[in-house]
Amino acid sequence: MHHFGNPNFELIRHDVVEPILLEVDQIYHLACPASPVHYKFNPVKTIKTNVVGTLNMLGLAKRVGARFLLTSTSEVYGDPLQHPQVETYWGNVNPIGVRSCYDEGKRTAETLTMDYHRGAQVEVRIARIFNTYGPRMCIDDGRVVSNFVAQALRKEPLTVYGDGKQTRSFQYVSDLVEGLMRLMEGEHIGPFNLGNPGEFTMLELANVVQETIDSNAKIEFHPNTEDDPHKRKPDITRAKEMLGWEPKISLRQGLPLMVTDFQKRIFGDQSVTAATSGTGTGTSVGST
Ligand SMILES: O=C(O)[C@H]1O[C@H](OP(=O)(O)OP(=O)(O)OC[C@H]2O[C@@H](n3ccc(=O)[nH]c3=O)[C@H](O)[C@@H]2O)[C@H](O)[C@@H](O)[C@@H]1O
Repeated sequence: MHHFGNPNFELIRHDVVEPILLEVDQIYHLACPASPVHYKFNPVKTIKTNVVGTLNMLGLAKRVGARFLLTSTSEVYGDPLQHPQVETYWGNVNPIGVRSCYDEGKRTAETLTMDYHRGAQVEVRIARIFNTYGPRMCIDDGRVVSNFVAQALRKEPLTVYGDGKQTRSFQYVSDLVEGLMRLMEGEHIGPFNLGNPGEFTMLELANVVQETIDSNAKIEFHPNTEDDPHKRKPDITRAKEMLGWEPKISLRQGLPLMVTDFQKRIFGDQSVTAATSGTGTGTSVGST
């Protein structure tokens, strides 16, 4: 939105499943719902976006000689049997499960990217993004960090799925953006894991949200979803060595920045900032 006044900025609303002709130098191919709730809602469309959409964007890159960056995912490792996950690990993905539309879709997107590189000399880059959060996320995105933050602010119980012992490693959005730009501008194809190795169980995450927003927030256990990966943590040695990149913002530093943004959007500008002061009381978070 803040770019709308910039005469050098143009927004084109387009479905990547349909071909498009553009003059571009670089393509950051980010298109695809990333929240499990959203990508499972219309799984065939998710596959089409990852396969046909990626084909179309690679075709465009080939025609105009653009450099192409694929935003792949930690989900290519499935429910990993190696921990932490190194880029050389081929993964443990259920090909017929409810998450396959995304996991296998992104794996095929990686395959297409490498085939266009080998077969048509397209300059390509592949990032495998691990769980990312931050301001401007959809409040109803459905992923765990945005769910917990919105729930704590609204004085609703935090919904922990399963026993809450499964782990994820959470990356603040600006670290990811820096990593993607370094990858695009650098010389290496990848794939590169881009994530923060700080690993938390979902119960630990719930505790950090309680500390940050409301120490009295309740936790409510819900059945877990099918094929939910048990643990996930990136090995980022390759990105450190080849891109000179590593995340700078810890969960405890990044979460309050997201809380401020969510507070404004949920309650309006007059909301009091107790939630971001780290007091853990959350008592003055008001609703309009
Ligand atoms: O955030 C991301 O970047 C990633 O999100 C999803 O992967 P997932 O790790 O399953 O993301 P969440 O839906 O946030 O789930 C994380 C964990 O929290 C749990 N969860 C989720 C939501 C909730 O309200 N409560 C809860 O305990 C889930 O069961 C899961 O174990 C996508 O599949 C990835 O491609 C994407 O990169």
